[in-house]
Amino acid sequence: MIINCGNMENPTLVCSVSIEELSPTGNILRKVHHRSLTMTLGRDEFRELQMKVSFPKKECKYAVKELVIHKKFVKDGKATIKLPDHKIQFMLSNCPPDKLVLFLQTLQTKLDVLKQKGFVSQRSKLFSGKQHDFDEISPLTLKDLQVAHAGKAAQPPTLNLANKKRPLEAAGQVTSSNPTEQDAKRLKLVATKAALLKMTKINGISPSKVLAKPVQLTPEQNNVLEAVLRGRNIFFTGSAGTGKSYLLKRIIGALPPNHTYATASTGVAACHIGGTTLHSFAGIGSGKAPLSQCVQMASQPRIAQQWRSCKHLIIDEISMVDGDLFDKLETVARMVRKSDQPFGGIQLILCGDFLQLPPVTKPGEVRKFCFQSEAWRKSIETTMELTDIKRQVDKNFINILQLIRKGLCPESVCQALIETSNKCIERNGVLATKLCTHKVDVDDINVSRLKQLTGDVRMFAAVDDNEVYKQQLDTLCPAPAYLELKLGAQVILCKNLDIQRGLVNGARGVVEGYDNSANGYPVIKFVNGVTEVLKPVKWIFKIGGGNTIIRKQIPLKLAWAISIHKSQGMTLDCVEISLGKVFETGQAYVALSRAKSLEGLKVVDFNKNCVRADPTVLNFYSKLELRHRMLHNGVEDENEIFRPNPSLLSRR
Ligand SMILES: Nc1ncnc2c1ncn2[C@@H]1O[C@H](COP(=O)(O)OP(=O)(O)OP(=O)(O)O)[C@@H](O)[C@H]1O
Ligand SMILES: [Mg+2]
Repeated sequence: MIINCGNMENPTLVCSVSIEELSPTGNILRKVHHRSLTMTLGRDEFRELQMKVSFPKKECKYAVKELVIHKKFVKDGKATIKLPDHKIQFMLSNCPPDKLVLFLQTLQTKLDVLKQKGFVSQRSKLFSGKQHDFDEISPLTLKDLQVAHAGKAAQPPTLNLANKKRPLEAAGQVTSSNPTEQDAKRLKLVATKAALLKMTKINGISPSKVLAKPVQLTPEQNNVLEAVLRGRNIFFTGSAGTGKSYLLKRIIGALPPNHTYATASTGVAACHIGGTTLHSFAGIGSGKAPLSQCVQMASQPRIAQQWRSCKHLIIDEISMVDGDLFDKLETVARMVRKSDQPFGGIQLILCGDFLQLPPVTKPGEVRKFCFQSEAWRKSIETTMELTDIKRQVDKNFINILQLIRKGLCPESVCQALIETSNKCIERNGVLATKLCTHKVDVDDINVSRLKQLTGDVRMFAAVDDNEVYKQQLDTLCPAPAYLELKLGAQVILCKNLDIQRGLVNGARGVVEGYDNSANGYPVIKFVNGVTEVLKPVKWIFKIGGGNTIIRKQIPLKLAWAISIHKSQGMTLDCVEISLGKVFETGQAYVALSRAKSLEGLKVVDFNKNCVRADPTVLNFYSKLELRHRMLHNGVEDENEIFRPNPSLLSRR
């Protein structure tokens, strides 16, 4: 079984590398930085592991027999590989994080497997008469993991102690100075990996998850990932819950972090993909100022540097980006980057569903969707659609949502939703979250319900790493700067903590008590019956150019009510929806499609007039559908709608 992730399985890295030559005592003798080098794993003529480094004019191959990997910052695309035999270390940066994880995983595991088999002796090599050779290494297999695991399990824990000279190198990974501890940690890691792979019988796995949890992209999602990696300017769409944001996270993991900016039209959506808001990236304020002023704002050194270093711009929830703003961004990009190409040559990766929330407009303002802009026409080469819904499984509920999405509400659908109003969807003391159309209603409900509870308030203050970015953190981070709780408070988890145990973003619970620690952290009972003490966790937001801002807070929010706008992108366990004051097209669809099932949904004042889809958007989608049918004419398994525009392709 091959572990792959689209075309990510090839363990070749292209990234920045600082090469350090070391003295026998480990001091750095010489250091050379290369902005872009290719590192390839392979085997020599004796089937032994080699790492090839390709420079512009030459190649160097290193036999790998001993290895030290520092991978603390692997998620940021950084790691160090030390080859003690060769007295050299490679400090990698700006690597696509998922590729880097896979590369390191392959390197370590293949070496472990090789150690099991034993190396060919120098003498045999000398007399073999074989020609020098280098074959690219085969992708990591389940068998490799099992063999590596078995080898570790068979090793006596004191093995590395024998190597007194270099215990860290012998242990293969450096995290602690105690070799026995390292062995134990590594064994646990490999055992978990092997067990996970066995358990899930996966044949597609996200590389980063090799170290954590198994992930599999659907064929449609893989097609999109591949189009992105081919450098296409792409818009991918699909109904709520088709895994658009989920896929975006994989896309982010496959691109070089220093040149990739992950943004979304709103702070909540940006948080789902660990990015920043489009406005904050662009640096043109609200974008309402005249173009010349916007260009001036974006030309400030810090902002201009972001625009210049950006090679891949990701925008989630594109439906809420105003068409005029998109046009302005396109011009700003060209001016700041001093390039005539659309968006100054930046690859665009846009994602969203135009049948969900539209751009915010003032009364009387003409609404212009992004797809109506000139910038869209000249930059988007490929449109793809995801159709496999992952949030809901019940076919009946999926059909209802599909009709609502298109603004249709036949009698049967109306009836099914009205019937939900009599339900009591309280489970395990957890009440349904109320989704409201207006923010004032949300605040009123949460404040008054908290007040109604007897008992003391406990306040938990967030710790932000940078006061200057406090406001940005308030926008981006779902956890509040100050979290006030009381016994019995209804809360919602706002971070994935443990997917296997159902502790996921959107999981609903109730405060049951506080633990005995000095901080008295809250004990939460969740809908699924799990009870957990919740301690502060970190949110790390990439604000571009490899920079991050961090908030540490307990991952909870009050959850008697949240606004529909804030709920966009969420998956919720049990929801109560009030649609009486719906004011936007797509708003009812967004609210209803947050629910995982009809059983977990209660609509209190359903009226078919609240179900509305924008005719311009419907027209846009029907044209896409027509185009798709014409292009593929019965070819299934193909989710690309537009063929790329050849004039755009030629520029890459
Ligand atoms: N390939 C997959 N394997 C397993 N789960 C998936 C996969 N793709 C998506 N999911 C799950 O499906 C749910 C919906 O995904 P996601 O939020 O990315 O959808 P979306 O298309 O962005 O929805 P929305 O339009 O509402 O923002 C999430 O719980 C996500 O973890
Ligand atoms: Mg989403």
